[in-house]
Amino acid sequence: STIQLKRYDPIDKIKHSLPYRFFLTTVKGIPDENNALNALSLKEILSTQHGQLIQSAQFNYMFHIDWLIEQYPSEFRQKPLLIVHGCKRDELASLKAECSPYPKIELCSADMPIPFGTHHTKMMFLLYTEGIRIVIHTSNLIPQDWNQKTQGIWISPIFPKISKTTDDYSTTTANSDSHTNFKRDLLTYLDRYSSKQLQFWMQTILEHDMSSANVHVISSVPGRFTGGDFQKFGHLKLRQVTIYCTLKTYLGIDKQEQYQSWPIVGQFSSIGSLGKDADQWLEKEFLTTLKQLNSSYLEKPELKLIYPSVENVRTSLEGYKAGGSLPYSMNTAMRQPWLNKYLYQWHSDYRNRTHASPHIKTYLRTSNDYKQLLWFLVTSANLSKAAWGSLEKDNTQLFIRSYEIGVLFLPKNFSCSSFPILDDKISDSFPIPYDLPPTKYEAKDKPWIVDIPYTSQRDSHDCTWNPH
Ligand SMILES: O=C(O)c1cnc2c(C(=O)O)cccc2c1O
Repeated sequence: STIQLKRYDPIDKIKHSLPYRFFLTTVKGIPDENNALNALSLKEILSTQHGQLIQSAQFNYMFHIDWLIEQYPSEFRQKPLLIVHGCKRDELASLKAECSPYPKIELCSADMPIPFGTHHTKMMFLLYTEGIRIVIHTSNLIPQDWNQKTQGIWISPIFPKISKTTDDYSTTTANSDSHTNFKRDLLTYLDRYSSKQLQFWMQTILEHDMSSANVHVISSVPGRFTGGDFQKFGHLKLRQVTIYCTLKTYLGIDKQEQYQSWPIVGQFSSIGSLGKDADQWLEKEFLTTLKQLNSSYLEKPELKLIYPSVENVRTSLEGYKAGGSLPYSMNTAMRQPWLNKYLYQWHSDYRNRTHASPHIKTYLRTSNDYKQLLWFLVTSANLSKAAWGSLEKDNTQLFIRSYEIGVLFLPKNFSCSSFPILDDKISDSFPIPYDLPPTKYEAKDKPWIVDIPYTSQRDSHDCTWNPH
């Protein structure tokens, strides 16, 4: 008889996920045991089990308001809810219309000063009577993003209110932040919205003790950053934080040599225009940032990019429809055929999610034998200059178009020099979302491109794909 699977409640799942607190979303149509422990649904995140909700904020790109409200427990559906979005013109009009039946919903439109920028950030602030919880994730607030895709979630502890020993919080802020400067960096990010409604949430965050946070915030906001702001956002922030991992002092001299060749893996659900060859941005800027290669080392780490092939999409649980969330356009792809040699398939047999099309975005550095992780980032940022930034003015200014946010796991914040991976026998193996080593595209494989037809082979629903 099949073992009666214990239904784990969200509190158990979070306990089991410690110290990483990193989850995938539950997937309909795969065996229960692959949804049992390190997967959460939106209803589980919003469950009454976590405490008495006072109010919340939802940062995102796409919203289905009626569906979102339904994911809150019925007793919380009238609580104040701030929706932070980047919608304009008719999208703003339809968002307002969707919100009109709910008097407690307030809209906060993120300032979008730069063309082609988007408000990609996916984040929840959940204020309970006991404290505040931050959730940073990769799913839009629409049903299909929580149904049969692979998505990532980092869920914070419920940070307790600072006991009001002094009448102002400034003195306590210093000791109510984490070694990873989680509170400082989150406030730096929020400050860039210059929004009155977010003032309330910034003050609330100030008033809570976040010293237990063990991840770094890696975010992007639209702007041109130089001087003191130069390394605050985008790929330069990632560089600034991961530099520990290859510091001689941290590793010891000999080991540093060894780490230089460790491959870097990027995994994402869309790709921007990256230039006419890898030297424009991918290798010269993005890889340079992630590998911290000082010129003295000859070995260049490999960069492996995981992005679904047409076949990965065709055979996915959603079929070609999954490709609707993989908006890599022909206009962009045809100008960068050189990128294809970096591409690897989406494969997640060990998590039973090979057919749960990825909308998660992750970046990691791993040992040559794929047994150790040097760092791991889950983020909203796809592989694009708009998200990560591009250097200007002779590399003295970083130009970013979009709002993005993610969390970075560094071994040093978990008292180790690297994270063990893919060795289920080791209880504290890091729960990476896909199989390593990654699987190269086959000769016949092509990257999924959203705006061309696929009619020669039908998908898992016996459908073809004909973009209008
Ligand atoms: O999650 C996101 O932030 C995000 C952003 N953009 C898109 C697009 C597009 O921009 O055309 C098309 C389809 C899905 C997404 C999507 O899921």
